[in-house]
Amino acid sequence: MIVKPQLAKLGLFDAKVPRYTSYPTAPHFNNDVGPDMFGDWISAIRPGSSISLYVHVPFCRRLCWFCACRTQGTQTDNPVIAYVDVLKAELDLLASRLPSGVTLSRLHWGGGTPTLLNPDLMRELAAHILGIVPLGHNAEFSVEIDPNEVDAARLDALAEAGMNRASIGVQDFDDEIQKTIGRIQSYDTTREAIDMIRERGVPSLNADILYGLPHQTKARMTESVQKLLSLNPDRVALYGYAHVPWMAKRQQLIPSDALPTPEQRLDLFDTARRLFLWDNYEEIGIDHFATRDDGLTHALKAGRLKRNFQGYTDDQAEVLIGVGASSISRFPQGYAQNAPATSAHTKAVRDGRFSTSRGHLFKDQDILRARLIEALMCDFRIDTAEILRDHDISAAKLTAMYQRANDAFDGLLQVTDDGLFIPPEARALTRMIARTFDAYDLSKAGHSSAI
Ligand SMILES: C=Cc1c2[nH]c(c1C)Cc1[nH]c(c(CCC(=O)O)c1C)Cc1[nH]c(c(C)c1CCC(=O)O)Cc1[nH]c(c(C)c1C=C)C2
Ligand SMILES: C[C@H]1O[C@@H](n2cnc3c(N)ncnc32)[C@H](O)[C@@H]1O
Ligand code: MET
Ligand code: SF4
Repeated sequence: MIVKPQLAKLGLFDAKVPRYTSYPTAPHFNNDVGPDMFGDWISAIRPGSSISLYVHVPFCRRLCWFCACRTQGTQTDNPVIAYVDVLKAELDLLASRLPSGVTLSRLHWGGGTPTLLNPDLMRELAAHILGIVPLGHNAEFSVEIDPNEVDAARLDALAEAGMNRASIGVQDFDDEIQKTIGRIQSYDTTREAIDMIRERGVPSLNADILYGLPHQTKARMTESVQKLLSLNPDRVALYGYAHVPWMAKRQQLIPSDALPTPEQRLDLFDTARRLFLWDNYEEIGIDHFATRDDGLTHALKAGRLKRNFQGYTDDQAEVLIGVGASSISRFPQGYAQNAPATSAHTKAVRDGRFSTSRGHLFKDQDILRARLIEALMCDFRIDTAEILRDHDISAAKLTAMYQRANDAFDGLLQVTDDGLFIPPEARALTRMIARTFDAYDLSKAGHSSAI
């Protein structure tokens, strides 16, 4: 049994570590990758293969204070209409380089708030995307939905366009917490949005909630999770609130003295986790829960669970293209990120260029280390046979890497002939353990709390 003093000694309550939605992580991207290289990577996609597409909509009607996403507030439709035009032009640029016969395994609209598009804009955007890359067999089309910023007409448009997974932002149901994080959203508003989504035959629903919010207590967490469970989501993302006011300026409105300590964050996570497990959800990686028949659960059991910029996924496509300001693409050759500012992104696309402003070209052991970290984040284990099959490394060198990780954690991990295993009681340390396989200097990246 591992107890808090031991976790404290191992540094869990002081550490700042990445969430490893990519490796190397975004703060390590550099200028090695630009629009020409991005275009070449698109051209190199295998004809007839299946890829994923992420569409970023960096606008919201309200700007929640806790939010660290790249988005800007707007009360009018003008910037949104202009932005959809830019997305269409960017998609045309893609079309000019994309090999023939490529289809989508996943289409995700995220943000920001994609549901602030009016129904006509939604239809226009969906038609434009699918005219260039159609959805493949069994494809998933998911959309991030703000329950406060959606209605019947917009949900009709999304359902008609083929949305088959909705992802709603909940964060927390407690009134005082909602006031402190600048996001008011009643239970009824959330429930009505979910009812409307389900009435339209959308088969799968994800909800995002947060632990580690100001004024959150175990009792309040319990109540929020129970309210969420009453809505029967198929999947839940239980993210740790990342308080990074130096990066996300609007978080300066959140009083840091109302934040739980790292020790309390661990308790809050554990409180929510127990409720999901009690209600028969499966635990997926470090921060997701899913019903027994959800795709993530099947992927976990089959060893096919993957990690990408949206968190966990069962998508097997090796290429993910991100369109829109700040979006990141992943290729077998490396990562490419679009210009973060909408203005710079718009200018590049209007000039007929991709806006790629930085990225990372895979070299040396990057792909090996990316897989070791992904395996830990998804499966809490590294399977030596799989690594030796897919990567150029000897069993001895790999075991030495495991051993170094185990030494750094007082022998809490299990190293066997089969691989490295993080036992259940040490799983709070997973991001820190993953970091021991990260070869980049993390000291200047400004990451959030390890728990
Ligand atoms: C959809 C919302 C979010 C996305 N990532 C985060 C949220 C809330 C959280 C997040 N991402 C980063 C940090 C800070 C460092 C850390 O704790 O690891 C936080 C709190 C790092 C980060 N992720 C992306 C980038 C470019 C960075 C570096 C910092 C920066 O430039 O802001 C990529 C990225 N993450 C998300 C999106 C939509 C995205 C790029 C399009 C989701
Ligand atoms: C897309 C999802 O990202 C999560 N999200 C937004 N901001 C933060 C933050 N600072 N820390 C953790 N998660 C965050 C929300 O849960 C949202 O629904
Ligand atoms: N903007 C939506 C919401 O807050 C989707 C999640 S946050 C990117 O509900
Ligand atoms: S949480 Fe959603 S609605 Fe709120 S600011 Fe962030 S992206 Fe916008």
